[in-house]
Amino acid sequence: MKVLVANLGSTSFKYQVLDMTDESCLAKGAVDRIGEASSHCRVAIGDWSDEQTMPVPDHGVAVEACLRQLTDPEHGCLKDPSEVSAIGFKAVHGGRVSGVQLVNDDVLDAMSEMNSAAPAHNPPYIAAMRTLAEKVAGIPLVAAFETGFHLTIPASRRTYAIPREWTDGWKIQKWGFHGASHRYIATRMSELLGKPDARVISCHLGGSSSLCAIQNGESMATTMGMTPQTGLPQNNRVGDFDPFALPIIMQHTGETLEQTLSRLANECGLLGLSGKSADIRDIEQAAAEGDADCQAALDVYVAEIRRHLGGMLVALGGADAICFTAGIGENGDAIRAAVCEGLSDLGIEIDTVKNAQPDTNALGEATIHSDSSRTSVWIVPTNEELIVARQCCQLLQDQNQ
Ligand SMILES: Nc1ncnc2c1ncn2[C@@H]1O[C@H](COP(=O)(O)OP(=O)(O)O)[C@@H](O)[C@H]1O
Ligand SMILES: CC(=O)OP(=O)(O)O
Ligand SMILES: [Mg+2]
Repeated sequence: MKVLVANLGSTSFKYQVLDMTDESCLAKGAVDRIGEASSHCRVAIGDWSDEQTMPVPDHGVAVEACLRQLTDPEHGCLKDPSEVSAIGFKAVHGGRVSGVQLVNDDVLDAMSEMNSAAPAHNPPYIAAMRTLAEKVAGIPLVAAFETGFHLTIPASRRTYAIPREWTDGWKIQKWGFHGASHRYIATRMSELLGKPDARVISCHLGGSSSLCAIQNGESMATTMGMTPQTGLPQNNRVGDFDPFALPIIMQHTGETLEQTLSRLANECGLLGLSGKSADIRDIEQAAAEGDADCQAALDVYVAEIRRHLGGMLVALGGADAICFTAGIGENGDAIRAAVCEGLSDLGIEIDTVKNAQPDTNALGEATIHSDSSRTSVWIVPTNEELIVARQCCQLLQDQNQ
């Protein structure tokens, strides 16, 4: 059984075709810096691979390119898209709908209801689902919602201090996101540590970033709240913010609430702080060249990660492992070093040489802690597509029973 998984991130489009008889990856593609003048596009199908830099204006163009690559007569791995048994989506916010769902009108409506809560994610997912439903009619489309992994978080850590009727009636609560990634880290770390009840802090640092405290493979706490705008500063989204600052900003700018929210969702986070770029690579380079705003952006990002890391450590009563994943977590050695600096009294100590030049295995995994560190510190590349493919198979199996 083959499954195509589409992962539409805030800065990227990634896809995989997996053969779920042995979970092997038949094709893998990624476009990063989506919407910028030069997007970086990679694809690997069997022994063939290609890499190009060209503009990819939006996720729609990336989805069309993915279908062309997969069915290319020379290099493709599918004669026809109908060879896949399902198309899975790492869907973000379904509000009243969570878990793993067959995409139908009600699921699309539930996602649309959350468009204003997840403006960078839900509209492109809905568009991709509609495009694929049309282009590959007859193949089940499956939405695996990011919020599903966090349904195990105790109520005390999911509930805002607001009137009960807002929580119960309108589901205003901390939903949490990056569920596929944190679930992958939970599963993989339990294998790597040989300890199913391990306490792991998953640090997903990418275009969007969140931390998750994991115990017994389940989410116990996470940093994102009602929407993926919250928690840590994101690429161009604000992170945690005080709603009572809104009227003051609006008074000064003369802008409406809608305009102000749009700025919080598009012009803040790392972009707003640095005034230069939403991409940490550009910010690090500018900071190294003496740009004070870019240095401040890095300092705020790291300080926020450390604030939440403290919260996660307390939520778990200590950690067996801290795991860095996603674009920045996997590649950003300076951020990893800054996050772990001065924490040896808490039993967390990284080895600067291992951190700068990780001795990775075939999956790109490595430990980067020092010999005296009580908590192990890992780099583990996430595999959100594998989790979504597994969830698709499970849903189809359950339906056939
Ligand atoms: N070599 C690198 N060093 C530091 N950061 C990187 C590197 N490669 C990618 N990144 C960061 O990772 C981010 C993308 O992460 P990813 O998890 O793929 O994003 P998305 O949120 O779009 O799914 C980019 O915004 C970039 O800042
Ligand atoms: C919330 C979410 O799916 O984030 P990302 O943009 O990192 O993929
Ligand atoms: Mg992502």
